[in-house]
Parts: sequence; C-alpha cells; structure tokens
Amino acid sequence: MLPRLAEILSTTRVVALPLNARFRGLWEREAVLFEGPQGWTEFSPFTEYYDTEASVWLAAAIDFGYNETPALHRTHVPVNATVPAVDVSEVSLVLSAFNGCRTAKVKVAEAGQTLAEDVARVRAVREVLGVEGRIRIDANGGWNVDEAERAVHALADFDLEYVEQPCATVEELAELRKRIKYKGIPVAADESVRRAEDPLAVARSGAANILVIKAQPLGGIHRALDLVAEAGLPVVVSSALDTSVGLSMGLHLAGALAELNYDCGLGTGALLSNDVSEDPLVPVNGMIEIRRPAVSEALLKAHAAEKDRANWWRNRLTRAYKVLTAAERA
Ligand SMILES: O=C(O)CCC(=O)c1ccccc1C(=O)O
Ligand SMILES: [Mg+2]
Repeated sequence: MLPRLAEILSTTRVVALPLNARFRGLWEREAVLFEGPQGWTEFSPFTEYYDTEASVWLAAAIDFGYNETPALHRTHVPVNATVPAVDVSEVSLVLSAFNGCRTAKVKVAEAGQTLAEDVARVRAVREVLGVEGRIRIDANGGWNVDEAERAVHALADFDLEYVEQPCATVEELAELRKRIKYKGIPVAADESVRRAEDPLAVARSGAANILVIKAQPLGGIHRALDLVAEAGLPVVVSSALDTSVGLSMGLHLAGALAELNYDCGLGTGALLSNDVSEDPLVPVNGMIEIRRPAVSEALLKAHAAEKDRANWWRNRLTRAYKVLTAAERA
C-alpha cells in the first residue's frame, strides 16, 4: 500500500546542494526530501531520467520513509573515497576530504578527456594512498572493448582492485572479462545492474565478478537485498551522490548484508560542500556509522532550490507516483 500523494507532498522539501568538484557534469546536486513515519527519506533520480525509471527511485524513498529497516549485521560501514574526473593537480585535495579511507574509486573515461589524463589521475591517487591503498576505477561505460583493454593495460601497474562498468553492454563486459582475466583484475557491473531491464542478467551471464548495488535505483533496501540474494555475487553498496538522508538508506542496506567484502561507495557526502544535517554522514577513520541523520530546518532553508526547480521536482514526484499507482492497480 502506498501512502497518499498529498501526505508525501505535505512534507516535501527540494534542495540544491553545492559540490566541491564537478560530478556528472554538474556543480550542484538537487534532491527531494520528505518525512515518513520512519523519518526523512530521499527521492533524487538524475534529472535526465524518464518517469518510469524515476518511479523506481520513488518506491525506494517510500520504502525508507515508511517501512522498518532490516536488522543490522554491523554498526559501521567501511567506505571508499570517490575521485571525480578532476585534473591531476586536484587529486590530493579531493582525497583529503575522505578521512582515513584506504580505498579510492577513480573516475576515468570522462568524455573529452584522454587516457593519459586517466593514467595521471590514477598515478596521483596511488602516490597519495601508498602501496597499501586499494584503487578501483569507474568508466561509466565510456569505453568500447578495445579501448577498455588498452586502458586496463595502461593502468594495471597501479594495481587495480577492480574495473567498474568499463563498457556499456553486458556482451562487451563479458568479452572484456575474458580478455583481461589473465591479469586477475575483476570486472564490476553498475549501470548494467541499476539501469537494466533485468538487473540479474549480468550476473547470470557471467559478465561480471562483482555487482555495484544502489538502493534508490533498485527500488529500495528490501528489493536490493532480494536482488543480492538471487545474484550470488559479492557486492559493493554505493550512493548516487545522495544527501546524508539518501546515504543513510545506502548504509542501512550495507549494514543488512551478512557479507560485505569490499569498501562501499557511500563516502560521497565528502563531495558535497554542504548537506542537510549538522552532523552529516561523512567518513571518519574510513568508516561511517549506520544511523539516520538529524535533518536541520535551517539547512533545508539555506539550501532550498529555486522556485521553478522546486516546482519541477514536485511535478516529477507526482508523475513518478502515478506510475507507481498504475503499477499497483495492474
Ligand atoms: O561508488 C562511489 O564511489 C560513489 C558513487 C558514484 O561513483 C556515482 C555517483 C553518482 C552517479 C553514478 C556513480 C557511479 O558509480 O557511477
Ligand atoms: Mg559506477
């Protein structure tokens, strides 16, 4: 049963939070927050996504606001630093925001950049982390198989923990996995899980060694847990560049997993120069405590989105809600 739309809209706040570095081409992260019986929850699908996809993110938001979270297997979650596709000169400043993180995920294959820039960025990250640090890269599907193979060869000396979504399709991932298997570098799937018609297809076809699991695009904590159980692969829980409220959803998901073998991509609060809580969910000693953050009325006000953007988000939430009610009736 869905809560009533009017009830959701009655607590809805729209915020625009400034970022420390450009991410996905943006300097600002917009998000909708609303309050359910369990506390504040977040609806923040990327702006270019259509209503059907956004409706899955809304189902996740409703789940976290209205349903109890599952029992936890841990109190804290180890997290990675996330390094956007910044210039090499900015790497140490970006990393300094992630207190105590021994693992870094580095964005590569950004449109308009070269492999040489990726190599320089990964080298700089390795210099800061030292030999004991773990480095994973994320291409967001930006390479074809040959480009990915070449990039892996160029970056392998930096000792990669895994390569996330090097290519766009499941077929390409499978082909690349065969080609780089001898190097012992695992392939992780992200977009092939969270944007696929069938999120389990990539696991079933053996195209990936690891799944990146995000609570919002997978319809919430409970649905994501079902998916993980069915997939039977190790997972990395990650954020969608959420506010502390959305990060809390991801942390509760990570906490509910019996096995967690990788540091999670939930440290991205450190990429926001402001958040909605006075006590935001950012890494301390490489870990984040699993809790719901206290949301500050003053910060909601200070970071309220412009009126036209707030209306756009309320209309979008309304359309996503209609997709959910139509599905419920069907
Ligand atoms: O996994 C992380 O380290 C942080 C999350 C992240 O990279 C991300 C954040 C927003 C949108 C897409 C992605 C992604 O993993 O591709
Ligand atoms: Mg990714």
